[in-house]
Amino acid sequence: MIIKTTNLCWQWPRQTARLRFPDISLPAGEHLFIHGPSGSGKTTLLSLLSGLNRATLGSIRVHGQDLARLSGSARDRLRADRTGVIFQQFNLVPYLSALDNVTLPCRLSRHRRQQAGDPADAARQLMTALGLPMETFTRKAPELSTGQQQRVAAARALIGAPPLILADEPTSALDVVNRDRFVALLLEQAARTGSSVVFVSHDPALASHFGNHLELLTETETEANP
Ligand SMILES: Nc1ncnc2c1ncn2[C@@H]1O[C@H](COP(=O)(O)OP(=O)(O)OP(=O)(O)O)[C@@H](O)[C@H]1O
Repeated sequence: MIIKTTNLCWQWPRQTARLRFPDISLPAGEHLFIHGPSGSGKTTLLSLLSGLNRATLGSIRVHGQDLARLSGSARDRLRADRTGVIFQQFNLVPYLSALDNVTLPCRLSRHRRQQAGDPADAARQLMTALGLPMETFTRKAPELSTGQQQRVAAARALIGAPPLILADEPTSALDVVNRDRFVALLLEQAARTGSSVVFVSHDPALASHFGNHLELLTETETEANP
């Protein structure tokens, strides 16, 4: 299993309500679609799976590692080496070119660099496969369209073939055609490297692309149905 969680809970500081998450068992190479209304805890769950936050209660194993037993820096290392993250707002570095944004994980992780071979070549291949025109490679991130920034963010997550990709609503700014095309391209590239994709969205129309589904309830509903 690439992800195994049991009785996972999270409580934000100074909040009384506790988010409880359904158990996840995701075999390596399979994909998971997480959906639920605004505030149901989708982004919070991704922060636990990526190791950014440590669960308040419950057990969480990612890449075969018990995240509760790892220090913050060990979780950071595990994420840098083995997990690609696509953020809702993309989080591209504005003063770097598109290409340098894509190769960034290879500078932060020796493991990703080794997996990528030549990072610049790997970046160009991924960017081309994701439909980015060559003239965009040298442009700074703010000089790209939203759809292009999203593809750069996807290429950055995919470089060095991490076994797990976590994507937080990366299609929310796109029209329906581009949204479906992006999901198809992302899954196609993930299939080439055998990576699992965990994809968060409030849009159930995307569910059919994914083999596994997890529905989060609103906070109140979650509290009412332990
Ligand atoms: N930094 C924070 N401090 C305190 N509470 C937070 C924080 N971030 C999120 N929350 C609360 O945790 C709950 C879950 O938020 P989260 O962002 O995970 O939901 P979501 O399902 O991703 O929502 P959306 O679809 O709107 O992005 C919400 O009630 C939110 O107000």
